[in-house]
Amino acid sequence: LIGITVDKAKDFPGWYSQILTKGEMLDYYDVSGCYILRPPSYAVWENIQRWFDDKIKGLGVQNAYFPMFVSSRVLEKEKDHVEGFAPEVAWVTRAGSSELDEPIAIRPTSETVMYPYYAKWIQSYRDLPLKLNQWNSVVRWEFKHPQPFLRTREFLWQEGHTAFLTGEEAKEEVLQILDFYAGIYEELLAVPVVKGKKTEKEKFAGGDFTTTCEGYIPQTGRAIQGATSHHLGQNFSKMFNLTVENPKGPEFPKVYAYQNSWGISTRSIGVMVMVHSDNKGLVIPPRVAQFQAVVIPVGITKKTSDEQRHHIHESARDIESRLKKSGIRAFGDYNDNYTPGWKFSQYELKGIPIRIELGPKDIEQGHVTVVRRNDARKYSVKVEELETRIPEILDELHDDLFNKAKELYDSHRVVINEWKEFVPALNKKNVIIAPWCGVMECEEDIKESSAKKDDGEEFEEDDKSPSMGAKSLCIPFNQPELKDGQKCIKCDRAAIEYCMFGRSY
Ligand SMILES: O=C1CCCN[C@@H]1CCCn1cnc2ccccc2c1=O
Repeated sequence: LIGITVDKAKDFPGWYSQILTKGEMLDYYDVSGCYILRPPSYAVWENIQRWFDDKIKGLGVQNAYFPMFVSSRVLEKEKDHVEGFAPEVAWVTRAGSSELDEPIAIRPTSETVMYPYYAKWIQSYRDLPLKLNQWNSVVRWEFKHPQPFLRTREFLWQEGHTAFLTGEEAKEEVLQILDFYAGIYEELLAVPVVKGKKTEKEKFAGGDFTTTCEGYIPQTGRAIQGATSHHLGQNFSKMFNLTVENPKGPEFPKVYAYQNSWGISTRSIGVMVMVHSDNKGLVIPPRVAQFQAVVIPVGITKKTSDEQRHHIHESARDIESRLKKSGIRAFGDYNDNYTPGWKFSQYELKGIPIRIELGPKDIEQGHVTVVRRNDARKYSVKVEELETRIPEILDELHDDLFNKAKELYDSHRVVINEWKEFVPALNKKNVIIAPWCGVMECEEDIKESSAKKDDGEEFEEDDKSPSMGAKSLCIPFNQPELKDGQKCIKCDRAAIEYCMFGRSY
């Protein structure tokens, strides 16, 4: 494993690919668009799962597992939202050498798998609310350029599907789940997100409204959708006849259940890597890192006597076991065939949050030297204070990673009220908060009119580079003050609210 040979600022896709493979997070697979998640990235997913699973169980959500296969009859049950997605659906058409009578789809999402059974299981309003979640993988046969974690043909996610007697209860849960998603990004991955509502154009067509967490990749100035929590209203319950008798009495009409669905995927790992990692390799936020600390003996040279070397190793192993006993995910590297310097660059490549150096002088003075992966800041920690100081140092590291990313996002999220400033701001890697009229045609006009360089020249579209037009990302819950008579950024209509626009993944 030698170092990174591509500069993040010069060749971002090349850099991204190299740090994932050399950091042993992922490997490429012989089916295009599919990747192998190696232990360091799977451990990140497990840490995200553990935290989120605990949160949703606190809301009374139960995990279940439904089949990955969907019959075409069932999948096409609700034309409206599937039609847009139909090209992405993967189908099983034969087993061995015999054709199947009916092709069977591999789930791209599980609404049509689950809801016929929701209708079957829910008879009385006492069966509501029903709240199930699946931790599974889905397949979407995308033709756009695949990207590890960000756009893959199979990905791991969770999909929550809940049904309520009233719209109020459902809408409350939509926002609670969105807060948990923001918690995953900000508290676990140290990635700042903007919460908001999708426009009618960008929302999930099968639902009433979609709420979203929008991330930002500083290197490319592009936004990225981090997770979505949809309120489906009664659209699906009407389609699947999911009704209960009215609790007010038999003389009242039956009630169609109010539903939500919500999901976050392994795309979140890609966002974490893109935001924090650097030209020395991965930088993994401590709360999700497979290993949080590596103990490395130093100061052992040819001249070091055997008993001195043994003493240093024993002290290091003691440090390692004390850390593990106090719940720190630590390991030691005692292989004397490699120099400390070689080990330092190895573990920088793998993004281990802190390294703990231990040499003869440190042992004499009863302390260890701690070095942070993100900025090489050094701490000297007394051995007897290890159990309290190491968690503090890791928390401080998380906060510094978050604050740095937040400062970058905040300084590249600009409020623009004049169209002439829009494209120049976009070309300076900003996302834009602008007053807008809420009209879909205007939204499309903004997208087309912003796929330009400052001099108005079009960008050459090639299949590798994602689109250069600014899409609407969300209507931020946190709205700037709309002035009286404020006009839409693009057309002459009155603005109804501020909307966040940007180039995106
Ligand atoms: O986002 C989520 C969160 C988790 C549960 N599902 C919702 C909505 C999924 C929208 N969607 C997305 N891609 C698709 C691809 C093929 C067929 C159908 C679909 C499809 O319905």
